[in-house]
Amino acid sequence: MSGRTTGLTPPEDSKAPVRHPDAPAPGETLGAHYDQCFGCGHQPGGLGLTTRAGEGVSVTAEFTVRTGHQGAPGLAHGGVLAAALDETLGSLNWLQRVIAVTGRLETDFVRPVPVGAELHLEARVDAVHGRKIYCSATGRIDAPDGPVAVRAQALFIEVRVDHFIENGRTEEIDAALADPDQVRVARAFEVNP
Ligand SMILES: CCCCC/C=C\C/C=C\C/C=C\C/C=C\CCCC(=O)SCCNC(=O)CCNC(=O)[C@H](O)C(C)(C)COP(=O)(O)OP(=O)(O)OC[C@H]1O[C@@H](n2cnc3c(N)ncnc32)[C@H](O)[C@@H]1OP(=O)(O)O
Repeated sequence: MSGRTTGLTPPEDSKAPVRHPDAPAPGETLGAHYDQCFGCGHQPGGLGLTTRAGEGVSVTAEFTVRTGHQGAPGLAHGGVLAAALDETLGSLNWLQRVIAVTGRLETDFVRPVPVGAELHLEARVDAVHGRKIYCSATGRIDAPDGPVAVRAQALFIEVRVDHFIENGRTEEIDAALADPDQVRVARAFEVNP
């Protein structure tokens, strides 16, 4: 036991999330934070999630379940659905201009998601307490108002860019640091309101 509190309920003295003044406008597509990201990057084995800014500190995303995403015959793997939720929640970083990583992700699998279905995801920040960002997400089948298939509550923890530089494999970190587009993305996140 670490003694760490794992509750996902924001403390009473939490603050409302703040949308950064330079955040992308509602409806604008958010780019990939890293081209080789499994969730939002451009690689054959990935989820290929496209995310758009919503109102306030919220985003929407769509993800089509493909044959390579199966757990049971014809059904999406729960871990893949959790990854889609995690990625959608992670892209809320773009609207706050804060770099944060998932500390805790709690997922409810409400109904099975068949291959070929399009999962419509919606995520929002509910509250902020220091470095802790409390957020939630929902995934619906085939339409923004379709039946709910998955729900998540999560706690993201704000980190500095050094988190990646110190912990990532040297090969990829060196390549990222040598890529001006990647450095621009990382810098943009470091400018806080
Ligand atoms: C040039 C290169 C640039 C490359 C980067 C490019 C772009 C950057 C931009 C954005 C990218 C950002 C993220 C990626 C986005 C989307 C992908 C989806 C998101 C993910 O997939 S991301 C991967 C999975 N994720 C991890 O890989 C985290 C592993 N982990 C750790 O790295 C540490 O564990 C960390 C940092 C989380 C905390 O460590 P730490 O030392 O900084 O902080 P500490 O432990 O003191 O916690 C402070 C307060 O949070 C509470 N707290 C902490 N953890 C908790 C838990 N699990 N449950 C409940 N409460 C928790 C404590 O209880 C305390 O609370 P209190 O202050 O009240 O005491």
